[in-house]
Amino acid sequence: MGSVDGEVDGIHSANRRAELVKWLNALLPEFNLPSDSSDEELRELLSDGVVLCRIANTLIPGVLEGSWGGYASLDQRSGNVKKFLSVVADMGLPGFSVTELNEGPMSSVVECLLVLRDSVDPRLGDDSPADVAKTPLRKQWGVPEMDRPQVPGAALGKRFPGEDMRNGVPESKAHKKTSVFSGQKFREVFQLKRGSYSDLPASKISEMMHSSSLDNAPTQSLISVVNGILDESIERKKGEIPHRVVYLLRKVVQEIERRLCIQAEHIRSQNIIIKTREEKYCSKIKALEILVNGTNEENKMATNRLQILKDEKSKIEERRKVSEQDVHRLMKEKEHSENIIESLKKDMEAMNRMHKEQLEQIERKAKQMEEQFTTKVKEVEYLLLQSNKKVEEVEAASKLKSQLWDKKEHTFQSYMDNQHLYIKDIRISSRSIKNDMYALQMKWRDEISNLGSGLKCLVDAAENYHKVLAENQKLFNEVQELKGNIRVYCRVRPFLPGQDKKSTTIDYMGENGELLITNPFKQGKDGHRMFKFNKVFNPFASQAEVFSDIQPLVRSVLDGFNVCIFAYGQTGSGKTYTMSGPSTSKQDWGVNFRALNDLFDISLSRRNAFSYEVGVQMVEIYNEQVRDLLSNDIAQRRLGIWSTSQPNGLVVPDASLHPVKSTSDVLDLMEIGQANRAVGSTALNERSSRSHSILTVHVRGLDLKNGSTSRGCLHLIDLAGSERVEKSEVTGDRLKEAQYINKSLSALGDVIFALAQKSAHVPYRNSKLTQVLQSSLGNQLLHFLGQVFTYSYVSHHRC
Ligand SMILES: Nc1ncnc2c1ncn2[C@@H]1O[C@H](COP(=O)(O)OP(=O)(O)OP(=O)(O)O)[C@@H](O)[C@H]1O
Repeated sequence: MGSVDGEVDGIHSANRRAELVKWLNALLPEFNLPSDSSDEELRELLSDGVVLCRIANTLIPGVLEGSWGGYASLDQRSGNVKKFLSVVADMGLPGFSVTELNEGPMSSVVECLLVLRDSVDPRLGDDSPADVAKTPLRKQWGVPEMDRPQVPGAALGKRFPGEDMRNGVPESKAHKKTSVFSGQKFREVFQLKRGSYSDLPASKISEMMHSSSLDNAPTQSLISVVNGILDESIERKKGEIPHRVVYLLRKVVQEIERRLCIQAEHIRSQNIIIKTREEKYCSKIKALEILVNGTNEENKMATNRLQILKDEKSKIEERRKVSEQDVHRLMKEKEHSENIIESLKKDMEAMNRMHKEQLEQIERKAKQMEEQFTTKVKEVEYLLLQSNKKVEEVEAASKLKSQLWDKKEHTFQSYMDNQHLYIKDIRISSRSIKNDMYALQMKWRDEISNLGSGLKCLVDAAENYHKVLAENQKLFNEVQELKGNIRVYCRVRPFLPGQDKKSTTIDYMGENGELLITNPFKQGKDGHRMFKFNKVFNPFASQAEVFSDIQPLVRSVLDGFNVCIFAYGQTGSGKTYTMSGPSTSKQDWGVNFRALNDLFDISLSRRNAFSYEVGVQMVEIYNEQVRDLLSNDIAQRRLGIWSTSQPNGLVVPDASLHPVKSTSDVLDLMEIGQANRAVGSTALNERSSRSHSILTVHVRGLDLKNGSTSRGCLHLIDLAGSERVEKSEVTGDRLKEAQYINKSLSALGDVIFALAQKSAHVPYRNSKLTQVLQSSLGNQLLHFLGQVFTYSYVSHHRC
């Protein structure tokens, strides 16, 4: 609104300015102002006040006296302007300030000049109703009306001082018509050129008094007449003023009073108008205030709405940003998808091309195939023809062949006839053969009867053989028992590579089992010790030699005897070497495998007379705990050994019993057991030399002749290595270990004996084995250093 108002104001002020310029050009054509002159151009023209003074003087000639043209100083310039303003002020017209003219808005200057124009000549103004209202103003100031704008030279003549002071006096129509003429006449009538009023002739005074121009005379002229008369009466002092002058005076005073009354009336009416206008303005102000209040509320509402709109705008902005981001993202996606579409199009094109090429190829192939097909059809047709021909040929040939077959049938028939004849001949000859066979059968029968009598003799001899065999067995076992049920052998281990051969403690090895040991740490008699064994094997004795002495005992097992063979000795003395052997190759086999092998060999040789079932168990005793070494169970259950009253007679009832048919079966079982132990026990290597291992072979024999059964057990034991237990030399853990081994050894004696006794309960102490061991070896042996020994113990006991 403000801008629109401003624009309207601007247009209005421009119009007003143009109006003024037009008027000024008419009034002062020598300046020839451009019709679209700006405020500044006007300011430049009017600021020195000269033009303003000329305007005033042109409109009201003689109103401004003195010099105001040409070059003017600053003071003169402002003086000129002030002069003009005083004229305007005298006319009761709105003015302007000097500052406004110099640097302020020119609108007030423009308005002032236009009002002045309108006041002087309303016909030059706008056609607005305001011009009509301004007409009285012109008259009010006594400015004569003109048919056209006043120009220099068209002056109304010299004015009397104060002639313009007819403010507020409304002019009648008669006055209006005769204003210029009457004024001139009035001046002529009232102008007192010489002398005094007293000197005026009576005719002149009556002319003045009766003159209707008295009404038209300016008030200033009337007052000057009054003043003149009064001055004259004062000058005359006692002199009397003639009556006619007094009448004139009265008449003039009456006229002045009348005018004052009219003016007072006019002022009153003006006041009333002003008051009514003031009331109007007050009511308008109130209405405006109400409007302002309403506007304030509306403003508040509008502010709220504006705030809401701002919020919505910010939201919309955010949404716009989001949507812009979406658009951006979508654009990217679009680009991406366009790229994909592009690549797909390319692929499609490539595929189309490929497809076309393939299609072309296929079409080409199809054509080729069609061609081939047509050629093949032709070929087939040709072949059909050929085959038809061949069929015909074949038919012809088959006819020929059937003829041939007929011929052949004929010949075959003749052949068959011949064969029949041959068969007849054969039948005759077979009958003769049958007769021969019968004669032979008779001959064989005689021979077989002769053989039966011979066989009977043989059976009798075989029965005698069984008896002899049993007798042999009995005698053999008796021999074994005579040799001693318990035998102790000593095997001297050769020096190992790197050992000092001179440091031997063996002094003497007798052929009958004597062994003389030297103790280098003891002197005299105590330094030598003699032992007696069943036999002493020298360091060069082979595995086979060692076994040869034990071999007969194995045979006893098959005859139902219990045999126990074990090796006892210091760690590293060669127990395992003797019992198992350094390797599993046959020549290295120790007592164990040789005994088993022998057992199976003998059972095989006796297979006609006896049937043997062989089963093996293998346990390990370590730290007084028994484990099954042939168990398939990886967990390696601990077994109880002390319960010896089991019905099956097994000392270690929980140990698995494996039926075997050969030594390799046992080797396989041991291998599997070893593998299982390797999985189940991490301390295997550590405990191998600290544990006792017992391989028990159970043999059940069935006499095929009389059905009698026998049971025998072979215990093959590799004991834990013994240690010296001399306290002075062995201390700490090693002493404890050595003591444990010796203790467990004596306990083991009972176990072994129990094993040998099969199921007999043997008291822990004072067992026969312990006694034998102690009597033949003595604890003293354990005290010797250096040379190591293996003692083999063999028990032989009949079930
Ligand atoms: N008669 C022998 N001929 C050759 N070497 C032997 C003989 N006896 C034992 N050895 C060797 O002596 C070493 C120890 O033997 P072996 O392991 O059999 O002793 P051990 O008494 O079983 O020991 P441990 O109590 O620690 O089990 C082995 O290297 C073995 O090959």
